[in-house]
Amino acid sequence: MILELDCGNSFIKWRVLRPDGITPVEGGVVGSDDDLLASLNDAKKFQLEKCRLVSVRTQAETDSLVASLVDVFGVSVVRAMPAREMAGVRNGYEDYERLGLDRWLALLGGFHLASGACLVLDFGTAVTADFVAADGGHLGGFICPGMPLMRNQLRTHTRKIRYDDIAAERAHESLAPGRATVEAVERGCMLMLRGFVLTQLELAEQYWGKDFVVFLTGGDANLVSGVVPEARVVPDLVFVGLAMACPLS
Ligand SMILES: Nc1ncnc2c1ncn2[C@@H]1O[C@H](COP(=O)(O)OP(=O)(O)O)[C@@H](O)[C@H]1O
Ligand SMILES: CC(C)(COP(=O)(O)O)[C@@H](O)C(=O)NCCC(=O)O
Ligand SMILES: [K+]
Repeated sequence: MILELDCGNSFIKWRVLRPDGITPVEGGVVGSDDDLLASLNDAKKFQLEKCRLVSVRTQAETDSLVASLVDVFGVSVVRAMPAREMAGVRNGYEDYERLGLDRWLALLGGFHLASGACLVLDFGTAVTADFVAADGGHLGGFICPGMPLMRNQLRTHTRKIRYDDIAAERAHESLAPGRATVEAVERGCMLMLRGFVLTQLELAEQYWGKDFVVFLTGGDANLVSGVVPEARVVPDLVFVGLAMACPLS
């Protein structure tokens, strides 16, 4: 079977595909390399043969994970690499190697699924927006802090903003002005996220009118799906691009 990994700054997303490279068998989200190895070990049934992965972590961290995978499962590992051009898409960065590989794969996947202009919004540790024109030209994008970073900056850089996760979740029942700290912070950050999304939509409309597809991906995509009802929520968009960038012969 085939193991696919998307190593983000906070979490590793994994899934196992049948040898056909199409049919997903199982998957999950884990917080560390050890948790990943444990999840996969529990499932020795997988009989892993090949692995493809994308990482936005350091070279050393990624090397260490790859070494463990080879050691424990004996898999052959293919890593996504930066490219100037692939599958009809031209990387828009001045220095193409600097574009986050998760962004690159998500926009490859988005352009493929849209068969035309698209706006890819990824809600992870960071929130990213990327614009791809109908001719495959990547126009570039934007990066800002995601929900966990916004919330944690306020918690760690103020004296009096303190609350627990349960209160945070409850605060999201409405977007009315907060009458308690937790509501004020959680709803304020949520409105920043939504405002960011609406600004990206305006920009895409300036470029392409109504003729583009919006993709939402990343662990927190559901926080904003309500403001873009026309968007396609594709949690595995990075994996779509990963399969394109790393075909396993
Ligand atoms: N099963 C899950 N485990 C962990 N985080 C999750 C899960 N489902 C949704 N999330 C949300 O996803 C966010 C992380 O998104 P993700 O795309 O995995 O980030 P990154 O790629 O930067 O590691 C977290 O802030 C959390 O709110
Ligand atoms: C922007 C990112 C931090 C997003 O990472 P994530 O939130 O998915 O963990 C990552 O794509 C990255 O490290 N990019 C390199 C810088 C750039 O894209 O310009
Ligand atoms: K990501």
